[in-house]
Amino acid sequence: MALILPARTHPEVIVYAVGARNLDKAKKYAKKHRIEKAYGSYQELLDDKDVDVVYNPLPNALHHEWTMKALAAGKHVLNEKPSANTAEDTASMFDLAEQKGLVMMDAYHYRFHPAVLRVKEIIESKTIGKLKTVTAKLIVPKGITAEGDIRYDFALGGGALMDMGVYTVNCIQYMTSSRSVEVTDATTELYAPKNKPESYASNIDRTATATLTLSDGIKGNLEVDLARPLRYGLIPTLDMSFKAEGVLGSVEIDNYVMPTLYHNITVNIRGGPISTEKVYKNRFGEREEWRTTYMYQLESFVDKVRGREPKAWVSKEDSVATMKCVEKIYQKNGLGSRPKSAYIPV
Ligand SMILES: NC(=O)C1=CN([C@@H]2O[C@H](COP(=O)(O)OP(=O)(O)OC[C@H]3O[C@@H](n4cnc5c(N)ncnc54)[C@H](OP(=O)(O)O)[C@@H]3O)[C@@H](O)[C@H]2O)C=CC1
Ligand SMILES: O=C1OC[C@@H](O)[C@H](O)[C@H]1O
Repeated sequence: MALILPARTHPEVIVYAVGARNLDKAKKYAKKHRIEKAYGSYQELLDDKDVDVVYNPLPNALHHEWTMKALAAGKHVLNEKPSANTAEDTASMFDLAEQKGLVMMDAYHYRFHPAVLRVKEIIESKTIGKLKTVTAKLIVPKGITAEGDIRYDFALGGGALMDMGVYTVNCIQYMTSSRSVEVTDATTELYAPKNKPESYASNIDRTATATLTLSDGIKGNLEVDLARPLRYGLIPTLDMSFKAEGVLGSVEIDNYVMPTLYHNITVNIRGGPISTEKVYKNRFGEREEWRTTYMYQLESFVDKVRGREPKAWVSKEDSVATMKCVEKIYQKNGLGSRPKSAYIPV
């Protein structure tokens, strides 16, 4: 979803090879997606001189090791979110990319969609006045994240904040242009598997909330839930909204994460009319409702690799700031950061 389909619509990208820990699995995948090469280990893929760019969609705890190895092998890297388990690991990946003159970016795909860029433009235009409060949510119903999922595994870098929370933190920081964040308050509910042994003590957050103080005294609120129980045992909750409130009014987008599926941007100026808009236009001004966040993201990534100016970008500073905030929230709610990567570059 994040790479194969976008690559088919991009004239400069070929998905040429896939690596898995098991050759048969890699071969099956390659056949299904018409990929030329299949490798039975990630290292073999990195050893292939014809690979220019690596997409790293491994569990969070493995992002650091394999992105570092890919960079060391001279490949550009599109790294899945969250960057890594810690801010320190995140910074070291970007440092190596810089040293080697390679492009590296974390795949915060929502940042490339015109609707999200439009919300940022509205905030910066001061239409809603000086910012007071921003709120980002990412709540999905129970049943979407299966038991045994990597998201429920501490050793693999799991947790609601690591998985979905990074979108909320990143979005709050982006929309407020505020990388420095203090965490005023943080709460969590722990993941409880159905058939847990008596000795089971969960250290994985199923939910997370936090209140933040951003630059200029702006307040931030975030709420994430990997498995919100059905209301009345029947009604699923899905909330992927972002709202900014200023002294003059507010702007809200009801789906900042996957705006291609649906979205409405609502601007409400106190004492004035309420306006709504949908924004799908790409940078050439063409209306392409089907164009996904991942397509926009790949387009920018390729532009950067080719030395062209990308329409949007997620920088090292953005990624490090997001992970610093995530670690501060985990410190505040008592769960602690996920372990720093044990990988030591050779
Ligand atoms: N941008 C987006 O919209 C999305 C981003 N993500 C991100 O992508 C990453 C992967 O998530 P997701 O695709 O859901 O994960 P999956 O569990 O579906 O896939 C992870 C893959 O990692 C490989 N792997 C290597 N070591 C391990 C291990 N010890 N345990 C389990 N898998 C291992 C496996 O590949 P193999 O066996 O073939 O080697 C596996 O298929 C995460 O960082 C997540 O945050 C996830 C979903 C959406
Ligand atoms: O990145 C992601 O986006 C969609 C979510 O459902 C998923 O858990 C997450 O990994």
